[in-house]
Amino acid sequence: MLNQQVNETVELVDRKLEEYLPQQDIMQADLINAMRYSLLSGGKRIRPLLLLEFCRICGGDVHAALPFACAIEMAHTYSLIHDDLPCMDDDDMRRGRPSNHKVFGEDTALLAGDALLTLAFETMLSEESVRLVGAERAVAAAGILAHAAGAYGMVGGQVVDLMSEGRVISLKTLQEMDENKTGALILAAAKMGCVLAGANESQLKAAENYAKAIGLAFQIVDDILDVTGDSETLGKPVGSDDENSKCTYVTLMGLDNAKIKALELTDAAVRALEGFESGTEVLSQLARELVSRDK
Ligand SMILES: CC(C)=CCC/C(C)=C/COP(=O)(O)OP(=O)(O)O
Ligand SMILES: C=C(C)CCOP(=O)(O)OP(=O)(O)O
Repeated sequence: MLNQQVNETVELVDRKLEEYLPQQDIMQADLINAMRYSLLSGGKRIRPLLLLEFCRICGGDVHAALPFACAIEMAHTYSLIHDDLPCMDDDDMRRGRPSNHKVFGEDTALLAGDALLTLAFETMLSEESVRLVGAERAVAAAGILAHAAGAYGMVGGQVVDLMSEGRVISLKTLQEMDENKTGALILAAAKMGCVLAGANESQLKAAENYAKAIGLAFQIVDDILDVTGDSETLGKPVGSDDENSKCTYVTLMGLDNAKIKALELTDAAVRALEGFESGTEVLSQLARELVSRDK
């Protein structure tokens, strides 16, 4: 039943994402094809799921929150396209296919990422989205995503990631880097879902505690899979961290300790859900599945 609920939500998000893509136009055909290529190429859709699930358990209208769920997936997809560029991690595969720049070229891939990020904000602040959730909540949700995606969040974390290539960094710096690079959007998804539903302070706090824990666990598992996974299942290269001399939880703690850390964080996330009265089954299952995932 839970899996069916998750699959239905993912299908709903996928359909809506397709609707939001710009219409084909001869002038920008290549750009729009590049946006479509990465946005509709699968992906686990974790961030939209989190946003919609927190919205639901806080008593919000999941259909009204859909544009915001799509927006966070657009912002995430932009980050993947840019992360794979030769000036960043230089990875050739993503979501089981050649990376965006391998198909469309670096220039178009860069612009497709830019356009997806911009489309995220256009989607959240459209007349329709504002009518559905009200101006105050729409602006609050867009503000959360803006903060999380930028210099104090994902982009800030990515800069530290690039700067620390070839160096050994402290566990504290690594944790801060991962909390920003990966955790910020995951935290934003949870907060946006709460804000869109008009959650109270204690619900918001519990959601933040859950999302911070799974956000860090998520990146630790990503680091582990880069060593132990297989590229066909993952849909992206393995050994990329090693190739780029990245300092990760695996290099600093070793595989076993990294796994233990991810499991401890998952337990903490599930405990944080006790802050909600009921309806947290999907979120607790999601936390457990993310830590044991193979892709
Ligand atoms: C502003 C930008 C470009 C942010 C990138 C955010 C991101 C994809 C983090 C995960 O990095 P990773 O390199 O560990 O992920 P993967 O293993 O999927 O390549
Ligand atoms: C933040 C990281 C670790 C990049 C990959 O994110 P996901 O593992 O959520 O990628 P998709 O499922 O969306 O492809």
